[in-house]
This record gives sequence, C-alpha cells and structure tokens, in this order.
Amino acid sequence: MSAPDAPPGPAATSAIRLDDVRIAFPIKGQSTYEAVASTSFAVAESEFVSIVGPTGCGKSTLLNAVAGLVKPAGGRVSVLGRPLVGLCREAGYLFQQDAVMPWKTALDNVALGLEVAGRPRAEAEREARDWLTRVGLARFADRYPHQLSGGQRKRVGLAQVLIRHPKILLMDEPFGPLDAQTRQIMGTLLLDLWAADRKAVLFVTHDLEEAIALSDRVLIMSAGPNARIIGDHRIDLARPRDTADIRLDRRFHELHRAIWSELKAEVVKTYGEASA
Ligand SMILES: Nc1ncnc2c1ncn2[C@@H]1O[C@H](COP(=O)(O)OP(=O)(O)OP(=O)(O)O)[C@@H](O)[C@H]1O
Repeated sequence: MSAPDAPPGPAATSAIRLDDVRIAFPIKGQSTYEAVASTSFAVAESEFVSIVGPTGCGKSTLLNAVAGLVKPAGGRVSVLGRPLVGLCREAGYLFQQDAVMPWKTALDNVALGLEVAGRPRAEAEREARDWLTRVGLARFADRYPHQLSGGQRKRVGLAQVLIRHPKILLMDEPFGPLDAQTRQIMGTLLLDLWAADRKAVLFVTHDLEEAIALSDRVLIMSAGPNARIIGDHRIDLARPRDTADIRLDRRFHELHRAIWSELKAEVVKTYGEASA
C-alpha cells in the first residue's frame, strides 16, 4: 500500500487532482458539518480509480466536488491540469438513478446528447444506433424505458454518457440498484467499453469486490465526520478482466483481505455510532 498523502506527479499529468480539499455543509441551527477533512489524491489519465468507504462517509460528496456540484470549503480541484471553476464540462456522469427520459425511446435517449450539442438528427441517430449495438441493445432501439429491464436501462445510460466522448467519467454507484449477477455483467461491459480509449474514471461504490474487479487503484475513505483517504491500494490484476471470473483469482482474494482489514475498522465505527 502506498501512503495516501500528496498526489503524485505534476498537475498536468493528472486527469483529476485534489489538493487539500475540505468540504463542509451548513446545517440549520447548528455549526457546519465538516464532512471531508483535507484530502489530496490524483487520478492519472487512463486510470480507473474507485473510492470505497462506510455508508455516509463522504464518497459522493468527494465525487460531487470533482463534478463541480459541491464547492469545497478549502483546497483545489483540478481537471486535466486546470483548476475547476463551476461545473466540470469534461466529465460524463453515471449515477445510481436512471437519467433516461421516460417519454423517449432508447434510441432517442441516446441520440439526445448529440442533438443538444447541435449535431444533425440523421447523424445523431446513426451514432446512437452504433452505441446501442455496442451496449448490446441493437434490438431494443424503439423500446421506451418502462419496456426495458433495470440492466437494459443502465446500458442505455452508459450509451448516453459514452456517445458524448467525455474526457473523464464520474460514476456514483452506477449499478447500485441491480442484482448481483447483472452488476457483474455491467461491470464487464463497462471495462470492455473503457478499454477502447481508457478515459480516467473515478468510481464510487460501497462494494469492495466491485471496486477491486474494476479498478487500477482502490482508495479507502475513513468514517466521517472529517473523513479522509486512509488507504491507496494498487490493483495489480491483469487486464482484460471478466468481473465475475476475476473474483476466483487467488490475487483477488489477497487484495480483498488486505483492503478489507483496513476498511472493516471504519465500517464498524459507522455502525457503532449508528447503534449508540
Ligand atoms: N447537502 C448536504 N448538507 C448537509 N450534509 C450533507 C449534505 N450532503 C451530504 N451531507 C452529509 O455528508 C456526509 C457524506 O455524505 P455522502 O452522501 O457523501 O456519503 P457517502 O459515503 O456517499 O454515503 P453512501 O455510501 O451511504 O451513499 C453524510 O453525513 C451526509 O449526511
């Protein structure tokens, strides 16, 4: 494990970089809630980094700071070597909730991003069909979201994000609502698509196995308040990976044991506080 202190390398080589970022929320009738203490880390270009931590520790808050949705109380967020100002326009987001529009077909949902950006309808439709094929939904182009399964809607969501070729991907429990088997299938699909051009990914999950199966590095967050990164583990499993098969690998188990031994103490703290 490497020490989780200052981010490595100059800002220009990092896709995402946080320097001493602190995040606090005003609470009505109280002093502020210090959610995240001074935190520094970097995600290199082409790197897939996950953040794991106990529930409520601040994983989404950190991701939202990179997205520009939460303004840090201190420190600096940089994206592709430039300090972040306002919303992060270079990012594609995938959240737990579906972002599909219920009144549009799968094809129209995927084409929408290009149409809004001013691309002619015929061109947007052609690319959308191509992306639906890549996510395994070629035959479902004319279905509305309520006619799709949860996993299929997630595939539409992935196509919606990737068709715009964002420079970085920010994902917050994107496969959260799916059953375990579908999550693994979606994880493998994500890795296959990611391998084509390896964008930097910051992926938030409470599922340590998912984090190890997908990532190049797994960061561990401590329990809040004043949460911080307390572990930074390199995942030296070979790629390409099948996110189901990789779980049978001996090295996967070694990594799981090492990371869980650090994470467990934080999870126990959180449950201890909740039941106190
Ligand atoms: N807008 C807000 N105002 C006040 N407190 C907030 C706000 N957003 C988040 N928090 C608090 O900050 C802490 C971190 O929340 P966050 O959603 O980032 O946790 P998380 O690690 O993503 O949790 P989970 O795994 O359960 O989704 C929590 O204690 C939460 O109550």
